[in-house]
Formats: sequence, C-alpha cells, structure tokens
Amino acid sequence: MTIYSASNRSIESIDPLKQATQTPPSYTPQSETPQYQQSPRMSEHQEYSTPIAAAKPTIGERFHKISSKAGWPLNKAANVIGAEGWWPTSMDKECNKAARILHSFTQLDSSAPPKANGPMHPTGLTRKSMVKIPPAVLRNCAGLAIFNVLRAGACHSSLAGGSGVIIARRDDGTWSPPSAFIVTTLGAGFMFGLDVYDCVCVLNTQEQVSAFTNPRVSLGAEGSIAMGPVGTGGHVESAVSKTAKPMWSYMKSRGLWAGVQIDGTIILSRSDANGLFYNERGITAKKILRGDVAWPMGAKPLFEVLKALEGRLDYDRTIVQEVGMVPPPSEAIMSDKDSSASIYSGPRERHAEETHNVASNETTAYRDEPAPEYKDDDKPQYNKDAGKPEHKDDEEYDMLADEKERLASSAELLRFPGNCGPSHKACGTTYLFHRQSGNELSNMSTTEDLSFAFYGTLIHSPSVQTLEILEQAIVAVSASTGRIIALQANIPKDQVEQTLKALGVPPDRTTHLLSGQFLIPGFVDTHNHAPQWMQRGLGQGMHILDWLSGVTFPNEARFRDPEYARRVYADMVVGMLRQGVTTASYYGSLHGDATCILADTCLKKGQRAFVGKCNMNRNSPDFYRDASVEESLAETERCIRHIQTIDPSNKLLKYVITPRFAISCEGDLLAGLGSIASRNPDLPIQTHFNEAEQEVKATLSLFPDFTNEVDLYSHYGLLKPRSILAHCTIMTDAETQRLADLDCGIAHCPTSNMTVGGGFMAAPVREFLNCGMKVGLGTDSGGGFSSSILDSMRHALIASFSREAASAGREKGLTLEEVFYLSTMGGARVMGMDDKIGNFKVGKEFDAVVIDMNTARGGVNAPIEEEDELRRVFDKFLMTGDDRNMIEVFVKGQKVHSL
Ligand SMILES: Nc1nc2[nH]cnc2c(=O)[nH]1
Repeated sequence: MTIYSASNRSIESIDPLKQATQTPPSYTPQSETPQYQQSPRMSEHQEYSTPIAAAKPTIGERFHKISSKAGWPLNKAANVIGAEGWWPTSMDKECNKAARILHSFTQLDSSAPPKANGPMHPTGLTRKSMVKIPPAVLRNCAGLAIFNVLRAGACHSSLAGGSGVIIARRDDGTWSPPSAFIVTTLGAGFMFGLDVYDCVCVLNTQEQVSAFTNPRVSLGAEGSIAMGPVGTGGHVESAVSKTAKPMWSYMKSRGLWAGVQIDGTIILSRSDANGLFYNERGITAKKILRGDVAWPMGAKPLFEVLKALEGRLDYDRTIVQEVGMVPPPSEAIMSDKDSSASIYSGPRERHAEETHNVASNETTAYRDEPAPEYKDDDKPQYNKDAGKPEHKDDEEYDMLADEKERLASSAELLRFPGNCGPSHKACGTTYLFHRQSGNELSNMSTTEDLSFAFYGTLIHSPSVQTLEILEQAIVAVSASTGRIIALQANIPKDQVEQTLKALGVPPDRTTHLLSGQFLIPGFVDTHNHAPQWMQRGLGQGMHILDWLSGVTFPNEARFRDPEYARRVYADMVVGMLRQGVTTASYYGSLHGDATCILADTCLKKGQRAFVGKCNMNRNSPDFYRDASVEESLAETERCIRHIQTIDPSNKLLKYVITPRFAISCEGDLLAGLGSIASRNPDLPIQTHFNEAEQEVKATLSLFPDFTNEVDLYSHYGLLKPRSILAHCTIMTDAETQRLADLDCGIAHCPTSNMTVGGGFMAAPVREFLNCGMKVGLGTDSGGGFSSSILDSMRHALIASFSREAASAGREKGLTLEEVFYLSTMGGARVMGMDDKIGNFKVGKEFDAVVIDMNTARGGVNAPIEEEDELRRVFDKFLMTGDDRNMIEVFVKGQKVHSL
C-alpha cells in the first residue's frame, strides 16, 4: 500500500494518489520564495540528526554529503550565468526541479508555443519546434525518468552531468515515490560555453522501469530510445498502442525542443540520497519504485503536478501554479532572473485576432500576434568561464576532481553519436544537438495543446443591447491557455464530429449539453466585502454609520486571527464559485495578513479576483482601526507585494487600492493611497461613493473644502478609469457627467441599496447607461443580504422600476437582457477585463457556468416545459434559478466547481 508521510519518518496509511477524499499533510506555500518546505534533514549544510545519521556514516553517505557540498559552488557558478544548479544536491530540490521540468513539458504549462520568428538557438532549431508530451503518452506509460544535464566547458576542459528522479506506475495505477539518480555524460567532447537540457524519459514497459532499479544502467541497453511521439490523434494513439515500445525521450534546451540523443548515457542510482530522504539506510530503488515507502513531504511539488496531470480535481493549485512560475533549468538559463521582461519568464500569452462571425457560421482561427522583436541583447550570452566553478575549499575541489575522474573512468560506457549539429564558429565546438531535417522540423512544429469543447446552447451578451442565444454551438477552449479558440453556431449534430476534428478537439473531450442545459459566461461581482460573509442579512434597515459600528466593525475585527480568516475565506470563495461568480472585486478587512490569506485562497480555489486591504484610520473603534497613516500604507504595500509574488503575471489576481470611504480615512491616508495609485498605474481602485444621505453629509462635514465627493476623491488622485465606485445612489447630473468624463466604473449594488445603509435607495442606472458609463453589478455581500448575482439582477430590475415610477416614466426601467449584461460583460468592463472575460468571444478566457434547468437538479425554479423556447428557459433561470442549477463552473478553462 502506498503511504504518504508528513515528515520523512512518520507514515500514514493512505494512498494520496488514489484516495482523493483523504486529506494530505498540510503544506504552507512560502510566498516570497518558491522553495518548498524541507524536511529538517534535507538541508545541504545541516548535520543529520535522525537515526540514520546517528549511525556511523558509510563511505557512500560521506560521499553524498561532500558531493552535495561540492555541488553547491558549481551550482552557484551556473546560477551566475542564469542556469539553475545542476549538481545533485538534496532530494527536496531534486523533486522540486523534477516537478518544474515535468510541468514545462506538459499541457499544465500555459506558455504560448514559441514564435516562429523567435530567437534562434545556436543549433539552428527555431523556437517553433517546441512541443508538449501528449497526455495519452503520460497516461499509458510505466514510468518517468526526469532529469537535467549541464554541459559546460572551455576549450581545454569540459564537464557534463546531471541528476534527476525516476517514478514508476504501480500495479494499481498510482505513482510510486521518486528515486534519485545521477546522470553521467562524459564524452561531451570539446566544447565552449554552456548548455543545459531538460529531459523526460517516458518508460513504456516494466522492463525499462526495472532497469532503473539497478545501481547502474546504460540508457539504450534495455531497448532502444526514440524521440517520443508528438501531436495529437492517430500518430500518438498508434505509438502508444504498439507492443514493442521503445523508451521515449523528450528534451528541451533553452526552451527549444532539442534533438540530443541520449543512448549510452549512464544512470547511477543515488542510494545514499535515497537513504537520507526515506530515512532508511540501504533502501533500494526497487523498494521505492514498488511503492513500499511513503511519499515524503519534500516531494510534494512533484506529487501535486502528477495529480494535476492525472486530471484530478483535488490537486493543490497553489503548489502547481508556483511550480509553473519558476522556469525549469533549461529555460532559466535564458531568462533574465530579475525581470519579467525576459522572453521566457514573462507571461507568455497569446492574443487572438478576432474575426469570428457567428451568424455566418465562420470559425476564427486562433493566431499568434507577431512575435516581439528579437534584439541582439536577448541572445544567450556564452561565457567561456562558465564551467569553471568557484572553489570554496580544497576538500570540495578535490571531491569534485575525484568525481570527474570517476566518471571519466566509465567513459567506455558513454556514447554520444557523432552526427551532431553545427560547429561552434569560435573554436569548433560541436554541440550535441541534431539538426532536424526540414520535414521533421515541420512535423514537430504542431503544438500539442489539448483542447476541450462544449456542444449545445450558449447564451451571452455581445453588447448591452444584444442577448445572443447560440444554438447547436461549439465552443472550443485551449486547455493550456484557458482561452476560447473557436466558436461556431448552427452545427447540425451529424457534423459535430467532423467540426471538432477540424478544430483539433478530441471527441472524448467534448461535452454535449442536454436539452434544458446551456452555457453562460461567469458572473462578475464588482463589489463584495469578503469578511462580511458571516454577517449577511444582519442589521436590515439600519443606516450606514450605525450599521458599520453596530454590526460590521465588530465582525470584521475577528479577522485579526489568521486562522479564522483562513476558514471563513475558504468557505466564502467556494460559496461564491458555486454561485457562478468567477470574478469578484473583494474588500478585505483592515488586516494585512488576512488580506494576503484572502488572495491566497482565491488563487488556490481558482477564482479571478481583485483583493484589497481596507484602509481606515479613523472613525471606528480602537480595536478596528489602522494604527497610523504610515502603518496603513505600509501594510498596503506589503499586500501589493504579496499578490505580485503569488501571481506575478496577474493570471487571476490583482491588488485593488481600497480606501474604505473618506469618513474612514484622514486626508493624508487618501493622499498616500493616491500616490500608490499613481506609482502603480495597473492597480485598480475601489471605494464607496455617494452611498447614502447620512454618509454624504458626514463626508462633506469632515472635508469642508469640498462640496461633493467627485471633487474630494479626484483631488486625492483616486478617480480614474480603473476606479470602481460602489453605490453612486445620490448623484447630481453634474457629478454623473464628471464620473463619465473620468471614465470611472460603477458597481451597482441594488440589494444593499434597498435594505441597508440609507432606507430605500436606487441608483440612476439608466442615466449611467445613457451616458455610456461602465456599470456592473455588486452583491455588496454582506450589506447585501444575498451573495447571489442572480438576486442582484432581480433587485436591479426592481430598483429600476422604482425609479421609472418615481420619474413618471422618464427613466425607463431595465430589461432582463440589460441586467444579464451588467452581471457579465458590464462587470468585466468595470473591472477593466472586457478584453479577457465577460462573454464567449474568441480569444477571451473561458469563464463559464453550465446551467441545468431540468427538475433533476432538485431546485425550486419554475419548471421548464417541453414547448418552452430557449429564451423562456433562460428567463426562468434568471428569475427563479439558483446555485442548484449551476452544475459546473469554469475559470480560465479550469473547472473550479461542479455539482
Ligand atoms: N455598504 C457598505 N457601505 C460602506 N461604507 C463603508 N463601509 C461600508 C461597508 O462595509 N458596506
């Protein structure tokens, strides 16, 4: 039985790769550095203190310890030129590295395919040649050997070697824990400069796996090695189903698909590293690969990546995302370590050219934007001293020399074929890459990008005036980017297969929606107080300042306790996702720690979110007030950094500058926040604005120099196109026009406006729309008693009808089409994400909710009847449906909730 241990010593009787319901050992991602928790004994420079260490170390253990140390300066030398350390060190790091390499070779890596006109590798391969390991190959293999090799040298000396881990699939289909090995690749020949390549060897038979359980194995001796199949469909399927399967290698160097042949490479089991990792002297690779030991905590990143690759929903997204943030060794060498401007380390995103025309049933091909200009400065820099390590002390140096000699003595076992790529111009160095023939290269250029699709009814809002109901539609999504790659309507059933084929979507990855089911875009909640999740519905009818001091501040103060915050926020984010809210703009409490936890939670659960610490340094009780302007701003900056660290490319998260409202903030604090806003032009801003009479009066008495809130907030630099102003119920025409001119977004919160804060209030939404302003819906949960955007839509209708009545018909009430638009596309505009989300336009990210109106869902919605047209079913959902009708929710192509 497989077991998973929280430390290297304790053993739990669970199989983490099988028993999804069991809770794995807890794990806290460290935000500042992507290092994973290490078991105490795994540090390179620490003395071992466990039973295994208490015993007299064997020669092998001494060697392991010294060689690990010896590797440190070498790794440092490699790091200087941007390459990751390659010398085998602790197993934690090996597992972390293996996780990153594996991630980068699979569809988990969302980086765009390399540009055809991107930088050239010295071998002559273009970046276009990179592909991913097809999922079918991973599903069917018997084991994986994951390693990287560094070859470095100047004309008179060269050094080549690497390290990695092997995992095997056990009889019950689950993965064994990893066993460590080193790779010796002497025979690198004369070379100049430095090269690093990552390799995943797919072991297709038990025999190949068994060979790895020997202390020493020469690759190629146990069956031939071939380059793994690439692409999709028939080629891969037939390769997978062949009985006499070779071992397949997938390799990359500097982000390029590399054609290094690895036959003859020697693999030496690191029994001493294994012994220390598993706390069992003499443990064999065989025992580890049979799965007779626990998965140690240090292997968690690899473990989570494997879970994700198996398509399991319970993998730890935070860990897998963190794994994906750090480039694997062969790509790190190219990246500018400190700058996201690097061609490899930045958000490698694609943009679509959108020429889709649903009515005419045309599909838009998904095209790359022209590649960024490749400047000479971007070329890899070769350093002739790169291979020369800085030697810290003689013992390390001697050890290293001995190891080189030892490896040299087994040179007869090494074999790199000679038909290699172009010579290095400067000194005739031969690179160990094979130039692909033109044909091979173009065959490889198809990017393996597993996509999925839905076929059925889709409903979305191309504009505020239009509700589009697409029947017999196919929406295809790239699993790696999460973007919509095609949208076609009116496809007869008998043409679906053929259409999917043309789109490159495997038929088994297409969901056929039933009658009564349809897809809508994910809802956007533009105004939500995360810490008020527990107080929803309390204090109905109270006026705003009384409600804040009587109900809200005591409740929010509880978030000083991070554990409480963790618990409530986990509950809240799951609760919002299940209600189809794929994007939210959250106010946190005033606590920096709790705000960071809120951001972590959204990222982990896969919700797209703006997250802001509430700034408030006055007019609240001592127990719930920022200590000073300085402290409030410092905590804000800390939260900004945290979010930038955990989601550097803003895949899901952004910090939002959040002065609670002017009553809570001294002028200096507003000014400080305005200054943060001007220094961070990408950060959105949110605050409460003209919410209620009591609030407006109090605000203007605190800021007597101003006659209205537009003047006040704009004075402090807080009114911008990226500002989200909640409420805006009491507006003069002049103020509305000013906000329209400033292009601020409005978060319309009808639920709270009519129940808490100021009696019965209704914002002039029709006026806002007439002025062309950006308007979205906010639940304002918990001022709003409901956190359902469906309720917000319904309440928006009611509020607008009240304004229509009060204006004797001048201000027309909203329509169902309009409130649906506000809840999706309107919200996306308010949050500045209309190019990314809000509807199903090709090129946008797939944020969607699968609605099921059939009575089988057990809801109390108005039942649908056979003769109901789609529009009628849709209306029934909007007016009477709830989360029981939302059977699946997707964010950025990832399923984040299902019933
Ligand atoms: N509705 C609402 N208005 C506010 N104004 C200041 N704080 C709040 C709040 O938490 N909710």
